[in-house]
Amino acid sequence: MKKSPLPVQNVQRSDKNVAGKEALVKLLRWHFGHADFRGKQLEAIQAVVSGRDCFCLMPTGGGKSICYQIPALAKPGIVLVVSPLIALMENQVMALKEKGIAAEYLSSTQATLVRNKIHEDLDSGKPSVRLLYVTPELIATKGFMLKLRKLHSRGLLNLIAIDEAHCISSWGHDFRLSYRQLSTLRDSLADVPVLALTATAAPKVQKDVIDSLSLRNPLVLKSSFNRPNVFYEVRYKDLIDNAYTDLGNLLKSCGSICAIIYCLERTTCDDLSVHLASIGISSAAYHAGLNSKLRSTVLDDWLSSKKQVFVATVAFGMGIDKKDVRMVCHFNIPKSMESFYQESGRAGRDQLPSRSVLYYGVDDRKKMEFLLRNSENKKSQSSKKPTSDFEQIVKYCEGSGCRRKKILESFGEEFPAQQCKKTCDACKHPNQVAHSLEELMNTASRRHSSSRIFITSSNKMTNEGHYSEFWNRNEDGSNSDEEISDSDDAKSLAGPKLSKKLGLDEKLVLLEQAEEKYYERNKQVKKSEKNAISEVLRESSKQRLLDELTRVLQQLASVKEIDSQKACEFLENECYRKYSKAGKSFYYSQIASTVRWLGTASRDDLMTRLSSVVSSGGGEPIKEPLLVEHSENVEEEDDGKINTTESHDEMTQELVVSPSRSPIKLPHVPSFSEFVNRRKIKLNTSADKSSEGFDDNKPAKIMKLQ
Ligand SMILES: Nc1ncnc2c1ncn2[C@@H]1O[C@H](COP(=O)(O)OP(=O)(O)OP(=O)(O)O)[C@@H](O)[C@H]1O
Ligand SMILES: [Mg+2]
Repeated sequence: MKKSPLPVQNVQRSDKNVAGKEALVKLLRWHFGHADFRGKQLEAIQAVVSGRDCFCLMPTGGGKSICYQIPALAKPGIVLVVSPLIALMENQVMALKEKGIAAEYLSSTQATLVRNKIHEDLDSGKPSVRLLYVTPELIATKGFMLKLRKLHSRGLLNLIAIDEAHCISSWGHDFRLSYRQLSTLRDSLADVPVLALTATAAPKVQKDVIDSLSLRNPLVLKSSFNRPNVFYEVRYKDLIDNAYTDLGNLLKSCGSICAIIYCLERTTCDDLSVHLASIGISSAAYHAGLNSKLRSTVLDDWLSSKKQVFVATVAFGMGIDKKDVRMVCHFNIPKSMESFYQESGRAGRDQLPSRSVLYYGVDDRKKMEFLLRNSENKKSQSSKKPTSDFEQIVKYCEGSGCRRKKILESFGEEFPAQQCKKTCDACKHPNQVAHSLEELMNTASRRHSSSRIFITSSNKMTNEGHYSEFWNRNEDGSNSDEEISDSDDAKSLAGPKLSKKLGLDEKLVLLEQAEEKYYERNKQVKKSEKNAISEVLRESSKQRLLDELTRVLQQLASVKEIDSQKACEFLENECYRKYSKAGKSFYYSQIASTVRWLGTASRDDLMTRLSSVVSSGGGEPIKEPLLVEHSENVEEEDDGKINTTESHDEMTQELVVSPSRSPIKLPHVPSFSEFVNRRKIKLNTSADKSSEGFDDNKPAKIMKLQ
């Protein structure tokens, strides 16, 4: 419902001091319906209303907008708000108009008629607009700067508010080159107070913002970044059968809540949204690949709660004020702790209990590392900022301690874990989280044995430039042939396909494809490695043999005669000794044949072959075990695949020891003393024979042959 504005003039007349708390609270209550100011809002408002610059650091959803919206109502003139996103401007202007506050935005997406109307109003003797939202790009234009100067000279410029001010800093997570242009504002409009607002807490970003905007003796206000109403949790994709199903179930278990799901890629947004819709969750994808009309319909549907779940790329959401978001889910790992904090902070802006869920997967991590490394190289920065920032979020996922503590400490805020009060999974279910991490470590090291699993190894990779053939590539293709010689996709990357004309998304897609191909090629290179017989395989083979042997021994009522554990180790070891070099397929076939042999063997067969492991109380042991030979005529096909179908049968036939077949006996291995004595006897004999006219060299030869 629209509300008539509280006449500013009246407020000013009744309150001599416009920066007085009472007058400001009155405005807050009248226009926004809030009982009182929150956190540092009042201090920030009082500073700028009295003409002082202010740097305001407040958490996401902390209420930064009020800090420039109330001054627009408390003093005559216009508050100029610089905002990085059109969607954000639209959202705020719409909300303000709903409250009866004269707000407008200027952007290239508006119809000329609308824009002209706003300009006319600005040029008029008494502009009605109180809050004017603009993009940094517009500020950079000469025409608009001239207009601002004119407004200023007429005493109509009340305040310049730079929202999402961290975008000015290359240290920030959303650096925007156009924000750099804002440094000219101070020169052109020297005495207009400037209010910089951000939720980005990194100290270097703060300093950068203050310096770049040339803030004069600013009042620096910092609030705690703790969001006590948000429960933090990490789910491990590598331990989940299907992350789509898991997320679907999670959302369903929460009822019809409003949620944002962030994905790294547009295709994931589309796929995930389709999946959620297919299980009855009302959802919509939102990304730059959609046309602007569709995007704004999707956004409207979500803002008006027609759609429940919003599946978006990370480009969405900066400053979007939807109060009742109950869950923010990162379906892929974010690029830094800062990004994660900002994005997850979109949950629970109404201060009610909400949830942040991060799906962590080792593959996702590798992909992000690759993208960040690539962006580092493109920027030709000597610093390793993106990857070092990324390590913080990796630690958040891979560490077992309090998640809240990790978030806050990454912003330089001390936070004892006891204060978390079980509002993160690590504090609420420490054993479960520790167990998951252990499992993740095992699973990941099995799956990614050749790559990095945890942070330490990740650093190693960075240092060794293990995958540098992608990351060191320049986008203009200036790399030498040597660097890219062995890769077709690398050539395409270095060539015209990755030209400067391509958009970032296209480049990322190309780079991702190249990476996939790289792994594919790596797979082939490591084929021999992959064909190696792992300990896990050996253990499972032993178990297979043990199961079969136990069954057979029970059938033959010979359980006590054979130590089945040792017997299986013996049989497995036989297979391994013979085929460890030939590879997994051969070994596996041999195990399978041995299992089959066990199934058909008679008691005598078993006692014969397993004589070395027959229990002492068993039947008559035969000292010399059978040597079962297997012809190694397994063929390799043209494509390198091993043709084992035929060989299986052959092996089976050979390994099933038929009673008619005469066993080949192993030669008796003499003991050391037996060997020395025999040698002495033979030497004596040959000496005798030599004296009878034999060749001198022959005894030595005979010895060797023994
Ligand atoms: N004093 C207050 N009392 C109660 N609610 C408030 C108060 N100030 C702001 N809010 C509410 O808090 C929510 C978040 O406000 P706002 O959008 O200004 O946050 P923000 O700090 O700009 O967040 P972001 O970093 O995401 O842009 C809004 O719904 C707003 O109405
Ligand atoms: Mg905001």
